[in-house]
Amino acid sequence: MDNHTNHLDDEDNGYIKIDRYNEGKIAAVADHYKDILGQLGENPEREGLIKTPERVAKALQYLTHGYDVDPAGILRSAMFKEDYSQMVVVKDIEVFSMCEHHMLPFFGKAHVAYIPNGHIVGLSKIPRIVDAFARRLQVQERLTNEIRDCIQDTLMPAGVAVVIECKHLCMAMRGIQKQNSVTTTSAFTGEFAKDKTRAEFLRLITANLH
Ligand SMILES: Nc1nc2c(ncn2[C@@H]2O[C@H](COP(=O)(O)OP(=O)(O)OP(=O)(O)O)[C@@H](O)[C@H]2O)c(=O)[nH]1
Ligand SMILES: [Zn+2]
Repeated sequence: MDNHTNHLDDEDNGYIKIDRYNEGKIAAVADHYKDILGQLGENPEREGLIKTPERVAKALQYLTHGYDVDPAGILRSAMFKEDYSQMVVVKDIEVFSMCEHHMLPFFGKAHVAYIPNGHIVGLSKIPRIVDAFARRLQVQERLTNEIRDCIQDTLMPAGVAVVIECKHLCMAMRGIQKQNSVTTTSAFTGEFAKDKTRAEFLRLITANLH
């Protein structure tokens, strides 16, 4: 990592390969944004906007830093042998992503469960992989499947369940302009194909247990 590169995360666990947050790339993206401001009819030289292209470039790099994170590596960094075979559910994980069609935010919650098959994973790693895939240009369906596949292929549990509920700003502040619609997507493997197991997961994520 060269000294033009800033950390996006306060930790470097080996699975984050950050080479996007550097000054050369920021400057190139900022140049385009200066042009865009002019095209929008603004004066990019006025005081309030002078640093805006650089700010936008940095914000975009942050919002897409998931490309530099290795989600399977995150899981592999904290897998532990454990004789626990009940469902593990991490619910209400905040999601912030950007739709790949309009590059506008979509945001909401992810609920993730797995049934261990000899190994458990450090709990914080589940929201970390949600972030790793969310901080990219996405559609909600692919985000849901990528989280499921990563857990299934890396941890090899008896089953994985992912439900994501999000509001899409491209449907709220433009286009069809529906302020309150929420999109729900889901993806399941293994044991979660069984109605009873899936129902138990859905009960746990909707129950107010705490
Ligand atoms: N399936 C899916 N669609 C998405 C997601 N995010 C945004 N979209 C949709 O992507 C579609 C792109 O459709 P287009 O017709 O090419 O774009 P558009 O003319 O801007 O569409 P409108 O939003 O209907 O005005 C829209 O229907 C969006 O609602 C997502 O995560 N999943
Ligand atoms: Zn969109």
